[in-house]
Amino acid sequence: MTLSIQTTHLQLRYCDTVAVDDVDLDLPGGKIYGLLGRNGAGKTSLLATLAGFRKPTAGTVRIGGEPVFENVRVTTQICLIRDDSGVGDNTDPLSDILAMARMLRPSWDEKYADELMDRFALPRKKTLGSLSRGQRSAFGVLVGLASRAPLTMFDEAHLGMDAPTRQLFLDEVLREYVARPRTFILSTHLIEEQSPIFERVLVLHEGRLLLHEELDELRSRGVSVTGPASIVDDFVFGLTVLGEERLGPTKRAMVYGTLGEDSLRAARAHGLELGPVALQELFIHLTGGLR
Ligand SMILES: Nc1ncnc2c1ncn2[C@@H]1O[C@H](COP(=O)(O)OP(=O)(O)OP(=O)(O)O)[C@@H](O)[C@H]1O
Repeated sequence: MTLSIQTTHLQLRYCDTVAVDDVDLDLPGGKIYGLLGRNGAGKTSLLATLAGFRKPTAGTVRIGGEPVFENVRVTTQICLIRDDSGVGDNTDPLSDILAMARMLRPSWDEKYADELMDRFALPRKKTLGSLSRGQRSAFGVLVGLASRAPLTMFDEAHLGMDAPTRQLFLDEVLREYVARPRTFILSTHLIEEQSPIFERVLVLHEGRLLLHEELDELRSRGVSVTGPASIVDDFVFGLTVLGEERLGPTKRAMVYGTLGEDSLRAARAHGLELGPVALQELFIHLTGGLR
């Protein structure tokens, strides 16, 4: 089972701060969404309203067609994991937290939770508070995965995890998604590492939805040009250059925008190599560049 997400003119305000501002979303269920945005862009606030943790100041949220705030029928179908918080008390052994999750979550899969305990090498008898930072995050991720919630959201849930554990996390999300499609949203700053599993990308900027695109569509907004430095310089003159790398006489320039037929022909004629740009470069450019 998957859940769709619709918001109209969604706003979340904390006193003077508008954290989410006039956001309209229409997200079909059964996809993996990446949620990107700079620090303070409103990602956590948006996810909290989608999960029904916070009441919108204005506008509406519908999950699977139903309002979410104080609607237990819907909130039990949603799992939001924010690093390690919210999965249990620090003094509780992991086994007790798992027993509680089994009671509270209708689609909880105990066998899968057990498998993940082993896969993430988590100690059942230890308390949540006695785990290392990365282990606590891994346990949060385990709860999100084993919840099998039709809408599962991870808000920077990888914080503190080492590289192999983060890879395990992404592999598991993908494996789950393929075996039992559900709606996943992953909020992250690890753009290059996590984007390979995204189907669509949402970018929030200063509370507003800057873009919502298929990953491939977003990638096609830029092109890298590689070749002898002086030829690359001539070729990119007048174009929006996102970044450059130089290795000896060779230069690689990342350009924003698509190249027309004439430019493509010219690049081929000069022996320049064209390729994709890093999503991170596009993200930096689209969210205002380095400041
Ligand atoms: N509880 C709160 N009270 C007041 N302001 C808040 C609160 N939580 C967040 N904010 C503000 O709302 C804005 C959005 O914060 P939010 O945590 O949603 O951003 P974020 O995109 O998740 O950031 P980060 O990437 O740094 O985690 C920020 O300006 C932040 O200072």
